[in-house]
Amino acid sequence: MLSLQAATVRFGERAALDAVDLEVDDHRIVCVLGPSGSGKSTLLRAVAGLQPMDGGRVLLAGQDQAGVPVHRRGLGLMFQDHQLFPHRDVGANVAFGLRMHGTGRAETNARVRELLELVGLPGAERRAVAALSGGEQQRVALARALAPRPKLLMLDEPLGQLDRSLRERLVVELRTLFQELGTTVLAVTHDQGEAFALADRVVVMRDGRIAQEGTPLDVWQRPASAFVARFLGFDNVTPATVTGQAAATAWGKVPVPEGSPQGEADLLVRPAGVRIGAPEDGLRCTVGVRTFRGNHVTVRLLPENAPVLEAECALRDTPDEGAVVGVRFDAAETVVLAGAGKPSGA
Ligand SMILES: Nc1ncnc2c1ncn2[C@@H]1O[C@H](COP(=O)(O)OP(=O)(O)OP(=O)(O)O)[C@@H](O)[C@H]1O
Repeated sequence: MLSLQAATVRFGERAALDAVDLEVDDHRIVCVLGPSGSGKSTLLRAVAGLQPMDGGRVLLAGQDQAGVPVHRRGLGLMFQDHQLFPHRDVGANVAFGLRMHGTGRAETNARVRELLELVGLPGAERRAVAALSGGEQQRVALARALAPRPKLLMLDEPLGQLDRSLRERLVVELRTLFQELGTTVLAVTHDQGEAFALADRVVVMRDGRIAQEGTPLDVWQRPASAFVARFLGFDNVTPATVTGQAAATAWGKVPVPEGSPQGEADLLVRPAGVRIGAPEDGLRCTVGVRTFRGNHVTVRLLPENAPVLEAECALRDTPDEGAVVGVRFDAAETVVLAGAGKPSGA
């Protein structure tokens, strides 16, 4: 459906998109995520034709889009800067793209009715946009983007301004809706929870390049680098020397899975792999702050001469703050990361 080939956009000396290659297959939901300034919006704008490129190509259904203006690319756009028209009612907003395509009145009305049902706002045609809640406005924006049956739907922070519980609900609804319609989607979001819940594939960006691409499960289980691991919120990352099934680290010897890359590398230990026991058993740590997370507790552990460790504990196994404990590691929860020789904070 969509193919980016060496797509490059420069602002002065800086490449906001640095020779990016990306394929989005039909009926796929791809989420691009990454820190602020990593080039996510630039990528979306380049695909839409809103941002001229300094190099490379964008192909849609095999057609090079060079010189094709935004309204002729057959895209549905739901961008932050494409807000609803506040002085028109819901129906007129949803009908906007259809009118632009010269669709007749009866067909437009039928399609608007169908779309409003689809997004869970049946019969809302005559309601004023200003009188809708944030979540309802988001649904209207989605209906408007979907109305002309776009080849590719592009979403920029689709649920950005909504509160967490509404976002969590809508993200499930969106995924179901896109799967039912067979829509191909390219979405950009800051929120990794949202990206992982919505996407078939996630693309993590860093400094205008793709740092990792894969299914949500792949990326979560096997981050490609210390950068991706930290971006996903894993803090237990440390330089290591791997020999066989053991890694020498500031936390002592940590077991690693069979077949792990050997030599100098960064090591990730998931909090679930940090096992707390008696003080004489393993790495001695003092228990720091504990954070309640619903079905488990995250505990900060302070070893004497090594970086802080984060552990995940069952509610009833949580040690007291200030207690001295011993820590062992579970090989199944450790990952030897690629990108050896780079500073682990990078
Ligand atoms: N019009 C512009 N002029 C100059 N520099 C720009 C312009 N647009 C983007 N940039 C720069 O390009 C880089 C990538 O920006 P972009 O907006 O694509 O990042 P992003 O990942 O979408 O960030 P955010 O999550 O904050 O929206 C940044 O360094 C940004 O400052």
